[in-house]
Amino acid sequence: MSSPDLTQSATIAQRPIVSPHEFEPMEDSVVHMSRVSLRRGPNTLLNDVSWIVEEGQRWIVMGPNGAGKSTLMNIAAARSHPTVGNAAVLGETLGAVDVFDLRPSIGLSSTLLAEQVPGNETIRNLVVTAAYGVTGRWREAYEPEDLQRAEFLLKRWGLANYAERRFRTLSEGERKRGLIARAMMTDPELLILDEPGAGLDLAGRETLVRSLSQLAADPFSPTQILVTHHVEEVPPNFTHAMLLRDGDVVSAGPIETALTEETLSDAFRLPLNVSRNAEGRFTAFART
Ligand SMILES: Nc1ncnc2c1ncn2[C@@H]1O[C@H](COP(=O)(O)OP(=O)(O)OP(=O)(O)O)[C@@H](O)[C@H]1O
Repeated sequence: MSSPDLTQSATIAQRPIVSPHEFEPMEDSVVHMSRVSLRRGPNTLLNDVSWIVEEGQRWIVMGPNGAGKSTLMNIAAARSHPTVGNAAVLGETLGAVDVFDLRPSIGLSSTLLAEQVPGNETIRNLVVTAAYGVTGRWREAYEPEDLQRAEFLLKRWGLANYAERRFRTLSEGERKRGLIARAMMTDPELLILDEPGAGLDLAGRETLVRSLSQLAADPFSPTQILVTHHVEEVPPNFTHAMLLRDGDVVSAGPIETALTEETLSDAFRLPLNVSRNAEGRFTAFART
């Protein structure tokens, strides 16, 4: 489906496909994808995606299982390249930049990352090792400022009393908060949280939503992209949304127009009743 909003934002983002060295991302864009497709063998994981994330915006990326959300986040996090099209992050075009220079400016929390954390890593080391972009503390020497920042972030994310606990002994909610603290360690300009609410119980989800809403409201916090399957996990104060289905963009733009009953029903191929309360929280039910 194509809403007027989608047409407008995609048109602004679209440029002729050029070599990475020739691509000129929009000034002050944090993410600029133009006509991005990603293929693996015969499968098209993303199909002609054009998207601009501007500084200070807070985006929700939503869609059913297999829609391409994590694939899109891997490009935005400079972890993979488009097969076709141009993608720039923080003004640097993938293919024309050393991604190892770019990655410290991008905070990423994902299930894939969680799987790479050694089970015996303490939560303090989980956070501080982000300064070197590694998981599993070994012999790296950390500056006192790094250690201080890790302590600050552990406190900020309610983990001050867990600093010496091993990652494997933490609850899912504590792990998720630890991964977000780690993603913030390098004081990134872009924060990407891929399904931070997955596997949380009701109290854990509500605590997380409140923390993410507070972070989103902080004008000094980084530009944010949050991937979720559930409208209940959308924190108030998020400003924009993109819905994906089968690698295609269903809608993208300000959350009021991009995340609606119509666009959600389309993305999930299910007629839905969607409402939003005065506090900005969404609920969705299948129409009976
Ligand atoms: N390396 C690969 N080779 C082939 N297909 C792949 C590969 N990686 C992912 N896919 C497929 O691409 C599609 C999109 O995957 P992706 O993980 O981006 O979806 P998603 O929206 O994040 O899904 P979920 O909500 O289940 O996490 C899926 O159908 C997946 O099976």
